[in-house]
Amino acid sequence: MPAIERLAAATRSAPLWSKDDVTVIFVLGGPGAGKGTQCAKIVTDYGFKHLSAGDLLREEQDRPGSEFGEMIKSYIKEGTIVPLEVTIQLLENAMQATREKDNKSLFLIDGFPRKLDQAHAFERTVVPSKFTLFFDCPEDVMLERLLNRGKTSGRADDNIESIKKRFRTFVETSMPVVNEFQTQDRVAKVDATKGADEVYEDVKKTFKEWDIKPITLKFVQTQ
Ligand SMILES: Nc1ncnc2c1ncn2[C@@H]1O[C@H](COP(=O)(O)OP(=O)(O)OP(=O)(O)O)[C@@H](O)[C@H]1O
Ligand SMILES: O=c1ccn([C@@H]2O[C@H](COP(=O)(O)O)[C@@H](O)[C@H]2O)c(=O)[nH]1
Ligand SMILES: [Mg+2]
Repeated sequence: MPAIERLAAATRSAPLWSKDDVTVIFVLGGPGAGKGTQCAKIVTDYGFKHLSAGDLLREEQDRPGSEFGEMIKSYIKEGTIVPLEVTIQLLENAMQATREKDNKSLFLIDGFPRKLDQAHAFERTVVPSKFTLFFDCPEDVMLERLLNRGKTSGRADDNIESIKKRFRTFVETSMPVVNEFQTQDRVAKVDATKGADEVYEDVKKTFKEWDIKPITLKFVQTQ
């Protein structure tokens, strides 16, 4: 992932895609709020491509020869935000690849933007988002979920020390993003404390309000 690609992108005078061509929904919420769980459900019913910024960073971290691997590892363990150039380039590359391979134009971008500079840079150089789906969940509930997930996830940040740091980053750095989008009436807040299926019912209501329609399966009779 040459840094030169991002330098070129940063000087774009307009986003790569318009909102008419590409629909992006940002999915935010504290660590363990259930973003990935809900995105998996949305993909099935609405045909979005799910891109998790955290997953893309972990892949890049583990990619042999990555010049960013050690840096990403340290940011993730400390629960801090990797410099925007790296994350946005990974997202843009994944979106380009999806459009070329599957001809898809609907993207759920999970766990991003986590910082105001990322939000501004992505919307200026890649594509403005349609809205942000925000999963609202108190820390005690998220803590229990993450410690439980940590028994099997193998994630280097599902331990109490990293979790506390991630909570702090969320409050201090990521909530300002939600608050800024809120002032632009571009946030749909969903209560994430209920069971996963109940939360999803609220997600479906929200999608209806934002005029996002489920995919319809066509059954072709063969006889
Ligand atoms: N509504 C829910 N009720 C109970 N458990 C849930 C719910 N949603 C998700 N979980 C569980 O909580 C854990 C965290 O969920 P998930 O991975 O979806 O969260 P996340 O927001 O993507 O977290 P992270 O920010 O760390 O990526 C998982 O073990 C998941 O199975
Ligand atoms: O835009 C982003 C998104 C994520 N990170 C780092 O990754 C970890 C894990 O993210 P999850 O969404 O929980 O999988 C996060 O704590 C950050 O350290 C990032 O830097 N930038
Ligand atoms: Mg997740």
